[in-house]
Amino acid sequence: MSTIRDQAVPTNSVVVSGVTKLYGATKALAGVDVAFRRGVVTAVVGANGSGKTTLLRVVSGLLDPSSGRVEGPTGRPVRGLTSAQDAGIVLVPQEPTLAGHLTVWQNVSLGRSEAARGPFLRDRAARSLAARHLEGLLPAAVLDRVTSTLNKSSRQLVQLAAAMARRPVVLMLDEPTAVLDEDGVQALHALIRRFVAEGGTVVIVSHRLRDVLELADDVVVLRNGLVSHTGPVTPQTEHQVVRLLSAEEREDRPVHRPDRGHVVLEASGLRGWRGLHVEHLRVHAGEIVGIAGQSGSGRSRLASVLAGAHPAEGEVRVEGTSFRLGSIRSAQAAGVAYIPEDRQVTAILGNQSVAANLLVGREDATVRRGPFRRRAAERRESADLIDRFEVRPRDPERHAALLSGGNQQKLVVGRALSRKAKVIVADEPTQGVDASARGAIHAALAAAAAEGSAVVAVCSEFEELFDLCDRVVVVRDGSVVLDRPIAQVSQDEVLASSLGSDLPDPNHAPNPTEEIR
Ligand SMILES: Nc1ncnc2c1ncn2[C@@H]1O[C@H](COP(=O)(O)OP(=O)(O)OP(=O)(O)O)[C@@H](O)[C@H]1O
Repeated sequence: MSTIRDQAVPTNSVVVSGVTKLYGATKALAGVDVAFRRGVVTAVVGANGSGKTTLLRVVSGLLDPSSGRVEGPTGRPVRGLTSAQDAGIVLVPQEPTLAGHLTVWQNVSLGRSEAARGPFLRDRAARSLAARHLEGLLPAAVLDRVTSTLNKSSRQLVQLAAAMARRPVVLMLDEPTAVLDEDGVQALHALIRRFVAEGGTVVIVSHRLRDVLELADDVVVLRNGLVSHTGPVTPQTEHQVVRLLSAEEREDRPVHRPDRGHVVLEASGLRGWRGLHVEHLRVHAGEIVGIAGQSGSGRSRLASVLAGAHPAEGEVRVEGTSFRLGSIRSAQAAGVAYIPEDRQVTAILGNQSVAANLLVGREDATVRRGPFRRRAAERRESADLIDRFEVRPRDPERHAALLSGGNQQKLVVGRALSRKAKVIVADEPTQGVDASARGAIHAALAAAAAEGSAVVAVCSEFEELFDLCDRVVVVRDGSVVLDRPIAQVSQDEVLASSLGSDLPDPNHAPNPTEEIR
């Protein structure tokens, strides 16, 4: 395959003409005309379900369009995986597709001819190839780790390294920052800048304003499978994008919650895997506590123990009654609802309907009378949740696996928040959802707190932490290193304590030596 510099020089690297994609009656793409320029970053933005992932899949040859045409950097048509690969178009998908049982170095160098002899990897060559591509993204110590033992953020960076090992000409990134922490975002942004400076083409789908403002030269706005705007990012378009990607203040969001009430959730003496060590944590009724920390700090580990999803030593009590650690059932029975980080693996029942996903496990009087299911009430309840959490399309019978990523996230959140739980543990509750739904999810969490729930939310984004939470708990090396009301702490202080530095360092660079969870 040719390298970026070998390519001829037309400005447009990829040209998409009249592309439609139909799934039965659903028109995911309804006639898209767009061009991605060489040497620039194009951000593709739009609401959940507007067709962004479908467009990336068509351009990268994973999906055939129903009609229309894609031309790659050499001017040749792209249709199917082989022609996309030949054109140097590489996709980093929304959900990592790595082989979990293989090591990181095996995953990065898999399929690279320079690291193989016939079908077999040449271990030393493969390891050094992987090390080269991981540099600046993750510490070298992860090379030999079994990939499934890494957290989602680290797996995303491994996926990126694997994409770079394929020497792309066009790099297509589907929401790469949705699960990355600050270091990961900075490392990714640096990599993208280097890549386009060398003439590469980057297309990035994102719901994060920061990705567009800090990275993109061009922006494409998709709406219902059509391009509603395309062009360079100018002060005027920037204004539109800010409106599109910022959650507006919502009328349904309770602004003032009552003073915090009694202690609802109390954890003590927690000792868990990979050094989790939390002596004491209390969350009160009406409180939203944000857990912050670097990737690998233990923030998600702590959340999963509090939700009963992982065993640990110690005790977690809900209104004075302890539940069995490591038993989600026992935690649920005690009144805990959990929104896990990894919706694909642990939360979505892909081959069941949207309604079934929303109502699974519900036994309360809204949907049951004694041993009987109240079918009409179930229908009403699922329709209400679909509206409240803006699940699209509004079809309770659709298979959950067929929803876009952001809409699947809304299902998981809607399910957890419909349970009137005493405690809500939410790990990155708004990952991958659009601005409007982000506002709806924040409003629903605030409403639950206002009604007396204790809420714990893992937030890797500062914007979410400071928008949503009343108190911040920073975790580092498995322990709580800062616990303070949000009104009494600055972003710099949170960053400094998560990094373990005394003073905030304004020039903080990604630190690839940190331990990965
Ligand atoms: N395999 C499929 N079968 C049926 N419908 C599908 C399938 N994949 C996607 N769709 C539908 O196509 C539309 C576009 O989905 P797509 O995943 O491209 O949206 P998106 O803009 O990437 O959303 P998100 O921001 O949530 O990731 C949605 O209505 C979705 O439900």
